Parts: sequence; structure tokens; C-alpha cells
Amino acid sequence: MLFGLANVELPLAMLLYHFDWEMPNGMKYEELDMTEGFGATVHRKHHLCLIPIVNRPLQSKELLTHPRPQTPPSHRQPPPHAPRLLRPPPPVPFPRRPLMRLQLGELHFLIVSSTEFAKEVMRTHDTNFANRPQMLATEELAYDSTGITTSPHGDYWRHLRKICTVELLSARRVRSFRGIREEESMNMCQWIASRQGSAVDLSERLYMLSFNVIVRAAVKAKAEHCEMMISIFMESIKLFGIHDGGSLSIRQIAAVNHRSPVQDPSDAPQLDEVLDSMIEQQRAAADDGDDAKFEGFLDILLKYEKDGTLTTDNVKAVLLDMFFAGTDTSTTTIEWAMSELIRNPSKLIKAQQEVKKVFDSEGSHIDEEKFHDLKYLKLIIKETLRLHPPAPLLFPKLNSQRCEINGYEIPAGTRVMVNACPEYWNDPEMFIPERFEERSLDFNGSNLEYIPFGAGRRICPGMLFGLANVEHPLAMLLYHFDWEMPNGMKAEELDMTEGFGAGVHRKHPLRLIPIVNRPFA
Ligand code: HEM
Repeated sequence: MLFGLANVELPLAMLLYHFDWEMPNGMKYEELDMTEGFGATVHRKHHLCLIPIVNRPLQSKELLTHPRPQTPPSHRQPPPHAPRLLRPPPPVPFPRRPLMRLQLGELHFLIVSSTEFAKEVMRTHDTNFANRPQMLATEELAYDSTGITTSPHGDYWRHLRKICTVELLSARRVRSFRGIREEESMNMCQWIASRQGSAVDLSERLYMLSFNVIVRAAVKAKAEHCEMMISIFMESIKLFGIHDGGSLSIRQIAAVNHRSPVQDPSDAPQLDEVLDSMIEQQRAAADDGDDAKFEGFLDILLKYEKDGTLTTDNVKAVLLDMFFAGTDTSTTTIEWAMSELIRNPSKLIKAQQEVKKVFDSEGSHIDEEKFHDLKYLKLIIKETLRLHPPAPLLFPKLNSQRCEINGYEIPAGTRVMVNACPEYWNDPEMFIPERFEERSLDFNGSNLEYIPFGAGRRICPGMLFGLANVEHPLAMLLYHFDWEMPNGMKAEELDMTEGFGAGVHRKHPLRLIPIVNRPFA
């Protein structure tokens, strides 16, 4: 009894002392499912998944990073699938945690937070770690994980990846979408200008912008499809944020999210139906020889369906990749860039002066040809992606075979997350675009200290498209408008709390008051 109570008291006290706890998916506390499971002892039926917020930081001896020195490795029997220490690494000063193992239920995770270990995962053992974990969410929503993002490493993935880099997202193709970017950014700015002087929900408009650009690059979609898909996607993206990995079914996940259209098929058309209808329309348009000059993602993918190397489901899975991987990432980058600029007025002014200098002489036309002159804007985007990488742990990787990293044994099937900000920078929490003047790090993953697009085989193939989708609207927002905080708030009062989900959004939408500075031509 005494031993049992002691074993309860200490961990419980620590959980209560060190953390605040929130429910996932914005659920209320009273909605927590309390069903009991069946077994020798009465467990909870479903795992208890909560969001921890560190309230009192942990001391170094409590970290899981390394084996505790006082316990000789030979006395400890690691569970059969746990990474086993073969050779103790040199001591690392607190608070750096280069390697951290987590066990959630039956699943093993490895969090890599140093360039040294990231190099092992994404260079030395790149092929081995180029797999993706198969999750129920991706199996059910992403056509048995047959998209580029979700498919296992192998010949099928290589085929998709080639289609992606050579055709869908090549530099030539990204340039061909320039008209779409210009039109959609202009629509957004005109909408904002029409609300001059009152607070606008910039986050929502940015999301719509990114989504419209990707949908128009993909298909000749009708407006009502866009709206319907936006709401379905926004719900689905939340589901992808749950790394349940195997214990919950998608219906259970959907049930958690009460507003999810996936929950009740009668509520809204399913994603699959919308995609089917898009494909049908595209086929019909192709038969009519409609808009033959424009070649979007779906035109290209349907060619592969016709030659038999992709099925219709494969086509839908790749389309979903474009929508999921392409919208949230660009939106959050612009959202955080604007937030940081608002909080740092001197940097906002500097950025505005630069865009005005470049485009005033162009008759106010924000022309992408001139973007190489926007040196400071590019630094702002780099710094935003450092401070707020949309995928801070990249996408989860999985090793096909057992391997050894710096003395640790990593069993096959471990889920590996690589921290996109592994090293400590000077003043890491500060927004200092100028830091990249001194250190010219590029986005292609060659330097593992800076990897907002990942690195190695699975590096983001949409980098060029993503950056173009960020640069253009950001330049327009800075050129045409001055910005004020609502309700007389001061810039430093802007809430910068991060939300919970697949990509790291702002927790609360960015609401700002636009004042037109340069009218539209
Ligand atoms: C600012 C914009 C973007 C950022 C920061 C970003 C970031 C990332 C990251 C971190 C990964 C995971 C890499 C890894 O696991 O090592 C990734 C993968 C991917 N991204 Fe992006 N991305 C962006 C835009 C886009 C766009 C616009 C598209 C396409 C329309 C796209 C398509 C993909 C795909 C298909 C993958 C999966 C690649 C694979 O598994 O082989 N991304 N992206």
C-alpha cells in the first residue's frame, strides 16, 4: 500500500506542479470521455491525450534526454522496442536536449534537436529514415497513404516525387501560376481596402488567399467548390494534427471534433465527393478543349492516370497533398511575418520603405520580376521561417531498419521528429531579420541549422511555389497599407500565442485595422 501510494503521489505532484493542462481540439474539460476499459484493472477505455503547457520548468535531472548517470545501464532492462543505449554520449549541459525519447502507448518517438543528430537522420541514414509512419488519419483521409507526403519510401513514392519536381512544382510551372497569384492577392487587398478603418480578420483572408491560389493552380474549380472545400479542409487539417498513430479511428477523431463534417456524412459533402466532382469537371473541360493553354496540377495528373501509372485514387491523394501541404504553410508564414512586423514597428517601416522604393517607379504594379530587389523582405521571410517554422518538427519520419546513432540503438519502426530549430541562436526569441545578412543560410537543407523546408530525400518539393505564395501577398500588404492595432491597443500587446494543430498557427486570428497608403491603380 505504502509503495503504491508513493508511486502515485510523486508523479501526480510533478504533473500538477510543472504543467498546466489543456484539452485537445478546443474541447471543454467536461467533454472528456470517462469510459472505463475492460481488463484485470479498470483503465480508461481510451488513452488520456492532453496538451501540456510547462508552468514550472523542469530541472536537468528530470529530463529524459540521457540515461541518468546514477543508474548503471546494465541494471536497466529497456523495453523490447525502446532505443537502447550502447555507449553513453558525453554529458550535455542543461537545457540542450539533443535526443529525446517518448513513449505514447505502444508507440516510440524520437525527437532530434541537434544538428549533429539531425545529420545522422537526414544524411548518414537518410534512406533508412525516408519512410513515413502509417497513421489511421492518413490511411482514411489520404487514400491509403498514397500521396507524396504519406507514402512509404519506395518505387511508387519515387514516381510521384519525380512527377512533382519535374512537372507539378518545377520553376517553370511556378512561374506559370504568376497570373493567379497576382489576381488573388489583388482580390484580397481590394477586399481589405473596402474595410479601411475597421478591424479585419487578416488570418481568415490569408487562408482563403492561399487556398484559392492552390485550388486554381490545381483545377478549373467553381467558386462554390472553393468555399465548400475550404471548410472541409480546415476541419481535416485539424485531424492531421493528431499524431494518434494507431489507437483511435478517424471516426473517433472526428467525433472529438464536434464541428467536423467528417463526423456526419449527411451534414456536408465529403472530401471525396468534392474531389470526384472536380475531376469530372476537369475531364469535361479537357474534352471541350477549354482553356487548352493553362496546364494545372490536375491536367498533369490525369495524363498519368490515362497512361495507367496512377489510379484515380492516387490522383486524388496527390491533389490532397498539394492542398494540405501548400495552403497552411504559406498562410501561417504570412500571418507570423505580419504579426512580427506589427510588434516591431521599426522593421515594419524599413520593409515598407523598401517595397515603396522598388514599386513606386513601376506605377504601383507589384511585379514579381522585381522581387530580387526586395532584399529586406526576403530576410523577413527567412527570419519568420526560423522563428515560426510552419512544421516545427518537420513531417514525421520512420526508419525501416534498426540502426545505431551515436551509441543509441534505434529499433525499426521508430517515429522520428526532427526539430526545425535545433541549435540555439543569439537572442533566439527575438525577431531579427538582419541576422541573415551576416549568415547567408539557404532553404535547401544543405546546412542543418536552418531547415524550415526539411532536408534529405523528403525535403519539401513545393519550396519555390510556397515562397512565391508568401512573397507576393506580403509585398502587397506592405506596399498598399499602413496597419493599426484595434481598440487602441499597443503594438507590444499583440498576443503571439501559438495554436494547436498540424501547422503552428496563431492561437487567435490576427485582427488589424488597414489604412490605405498607396491606392490601387
Ligand atoms: C512556406 C511554405 C512551405 C513550407 C515552410 C513547407 C515545409 C515543408 C516541410 C517542413 C516538409 C517536410 C520535410 C521533411 O519531412 O523533411 C514539407 C514536405 C512537403 N511539402 Fe512543403 N512547405 C511549404 C510549401 C509547400 C507547397 C506550396 C507545396 C505544394 C503545393 C508543398 C508540398 C509538400 C509535399 C508534397 C511534401 C512531402 C514531400 C515528401 O514527403 O516527399 N509544400 N514541406
